[in-house]
Amino acid sequence: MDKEIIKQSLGVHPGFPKPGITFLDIFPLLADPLKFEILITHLMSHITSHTIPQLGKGGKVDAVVGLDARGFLLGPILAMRLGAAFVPVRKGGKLPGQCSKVEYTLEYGKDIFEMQQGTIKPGQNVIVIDDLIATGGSATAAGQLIKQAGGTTLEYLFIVALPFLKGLEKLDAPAYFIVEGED
Ligand SMILES: O=P(O)(O)OC[C@H]1O[C@H](OP(=O)(O)OP(=O)(O)O)[C@H](O)[C@@H]1O
Ligand SMILES: Nc1ncnc2[nH]cnc12
Repeated sequence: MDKEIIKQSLGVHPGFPKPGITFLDIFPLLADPLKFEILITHLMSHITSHTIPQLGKGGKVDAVVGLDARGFLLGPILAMRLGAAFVPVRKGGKLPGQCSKVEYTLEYGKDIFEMQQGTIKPGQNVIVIDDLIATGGSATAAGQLIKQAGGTTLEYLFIVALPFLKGLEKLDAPAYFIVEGED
């Protein structure tokens, strides 16, 4: 039921931002407050019934890492509801202070991801959230930054996965996604 509502609310844009790419847009979903609540409740229900119990008694999520830019729309809400820190991973040159840096490739280009040093502490349990996984370049780069900081990625969460691009297979931790996009 949730999945159908979420899938039908995505915008579908063939040929954006380049010929050959069909862009899936989450903004129509976020424009409807009831659907946005269904989305957040769905993700929270997965985290509290599946992700956290795997940590055993007393286990908790210490930080939610959101990926630039659309992970920033979901991450802070999840972090607040979980009582965890929100940590942004941003495109290169946008974050002040000392940053760790990783270069990566994505479905339609190349980029740099950065994380502020000290935001993830050694031994912390982390979940990563983004709107979509395509080639997995972005999520893999975020996972590298978390590992460099000494954190443990418990799980990667997405609204949409494009399994035909095989990004899920590159990840160093389990992934959860709500709907699949087609080729
Ligand atoms: O699995 P991948 O191939 O890495 O692709 C997925 C990433 O691509 C999109 O962001 P994009 O880099 O276009 O940036 P934006 O959020 O700033 O538009 C999307 O929001 C993911 O972050
Ligand atoms: N097809 C797609 N739709 C939305 N965001 C994307 N990021 C990479 N590929 C994408």
